[in-house]
Amino acid sequence: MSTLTQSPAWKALEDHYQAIKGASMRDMFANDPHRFEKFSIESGGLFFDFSKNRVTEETMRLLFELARQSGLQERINNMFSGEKINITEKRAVLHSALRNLDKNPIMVDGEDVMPKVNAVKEKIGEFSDKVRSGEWLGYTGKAITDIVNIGIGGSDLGPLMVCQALKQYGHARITMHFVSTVDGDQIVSTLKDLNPETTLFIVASKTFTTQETITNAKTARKWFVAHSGDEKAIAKHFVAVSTNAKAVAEFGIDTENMFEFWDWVGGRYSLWSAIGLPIAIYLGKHNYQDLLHGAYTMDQHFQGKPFEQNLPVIMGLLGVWYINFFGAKTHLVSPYNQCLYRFPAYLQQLDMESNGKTVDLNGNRVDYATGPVVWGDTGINGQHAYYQLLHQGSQLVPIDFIATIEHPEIPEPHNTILMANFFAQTEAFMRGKNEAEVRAELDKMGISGEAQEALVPHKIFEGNRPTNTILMQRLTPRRLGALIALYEHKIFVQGTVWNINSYDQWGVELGKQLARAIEGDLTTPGLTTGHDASTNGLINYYKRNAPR
Ligand SMILES: O=P(O)(O)OC[C@H]1O[C@H](O)[C@H](O)[C@@H](O)[C@@H]1O
Repeated sequence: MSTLTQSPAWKALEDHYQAIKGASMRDMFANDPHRFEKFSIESGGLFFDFSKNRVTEETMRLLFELARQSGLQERINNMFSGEKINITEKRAVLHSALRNLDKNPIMVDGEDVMPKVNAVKEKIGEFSDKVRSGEWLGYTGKAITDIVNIGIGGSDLGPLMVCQALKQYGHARITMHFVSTVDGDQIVSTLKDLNPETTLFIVASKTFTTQETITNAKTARKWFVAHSGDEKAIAKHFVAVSTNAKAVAEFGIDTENMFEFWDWVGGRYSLWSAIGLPIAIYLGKHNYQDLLHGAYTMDQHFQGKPFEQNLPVIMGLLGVWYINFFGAKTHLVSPYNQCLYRFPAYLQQLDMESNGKTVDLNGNRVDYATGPVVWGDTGINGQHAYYQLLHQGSQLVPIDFIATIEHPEIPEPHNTILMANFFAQTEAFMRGKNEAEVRAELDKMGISGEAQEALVPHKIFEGNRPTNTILMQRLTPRRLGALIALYEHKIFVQGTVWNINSYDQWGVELGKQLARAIEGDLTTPGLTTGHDASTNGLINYYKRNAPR
């Protein structure tokens, strides 16, 4: 038994869960006219309503107690002050330093990191100005029209998601492309439509050893040299973003054209670093700065607000409540804004790579559930696909509903219909439809007797399904920055309660290791015998049938 599950706060929550697990949110709303005001807060331009959750004031009190017992405030302070809280990699976790707008120093190994953070930011600003203004010229003297970001995981998902989310701020002349997979289809189809004279490649890799990225970058370089006929022209068309200057130089990119970041920036937390270069070029340095500003505002809120008014703390604890006490296995993110359609994919890496762990900070296997499976798509599309399961299926799936009030340049009635659905769904999940309501509806439709009896059980909605609602005025760089930082800190809160290291990712290594060995098998003629029967059989089937 772990100290967490034996702790007084945990035990109190277990007892409390038994007492309220059957309680209905409908009744909670009926019994408390102030429930909405009590369970909603606003920060960083984000309005957060958590009243449609299966919680009472007592639940929240016990959850805050759990956070206190976990030493959350101290852990927050440790992270922001540069302590090496990523203990397995012996690294600080300082994505917050990248958006630190205070003038205060942040020390890592006795060195203030802020001067070098600011110097790189400056360099990003200058470079993005040059590309945007047309001053940065390709090898035939033409301005850049297309940017190809080559990167994967954290070196892809963040910039991709932000550029799509804020595309209305994008530069008119510049088209963004993102290439991540080693499946050559993506790089080949991207290059097919590009003009090498006006294309800039950003090779983005924290380690600069990631096989997918290096393979794609080599293919891009080959394509570029084949067209330009001049190796020297590479300097005008390839830049790198990395922590590994040596590997960048070895690849053939001048380190003058390299934008640096540091090992205390986790890959999935890196869009605030030079990994955000495509964002700065596409949106301009002021909008990029605004994105950082939004995140900074959330950082301030997270560090300074009491838990009772602290948005990431509340959001994280609600997740713990469902995962550890209700047994929820997944968490759905449902944005009602097409621009946010890659936000769930971005959050998948952020959350699942952070909290998909079963060993605690002391090296012991945990005896409680940790990070959920995070999934999602835009809410409207989800309604017509998987919401059936959410409304009437056997699993409890907590959902985050996210929407913006204004959608500039979208003609009515689009927004009204979108928002009506947004509000209707959270209402439906909470209220459900009981038997009496179903019968009354069928009576009205003239369906009675046996026909009614046959239909009633199928048309009942149990309801009582929890949702959070996040509303913002408009999807601006500041609001998006705050939203991303909100989720980053939510994940931190949960990792703290679960006493796991949210900042390493050893789980991605085994597959990479085995792939390197299998690469050798695939290129060696003859039968492969070194694996289990299934893996051998599959490899040999592939070898028999692969075109030579
Ligand atoms: O930026 P890179 O070093 O190329 O890494 C890209 C990605 O690959 C790894 O496998 C990790 O799981 C991710 O956390 C990382 O973001």
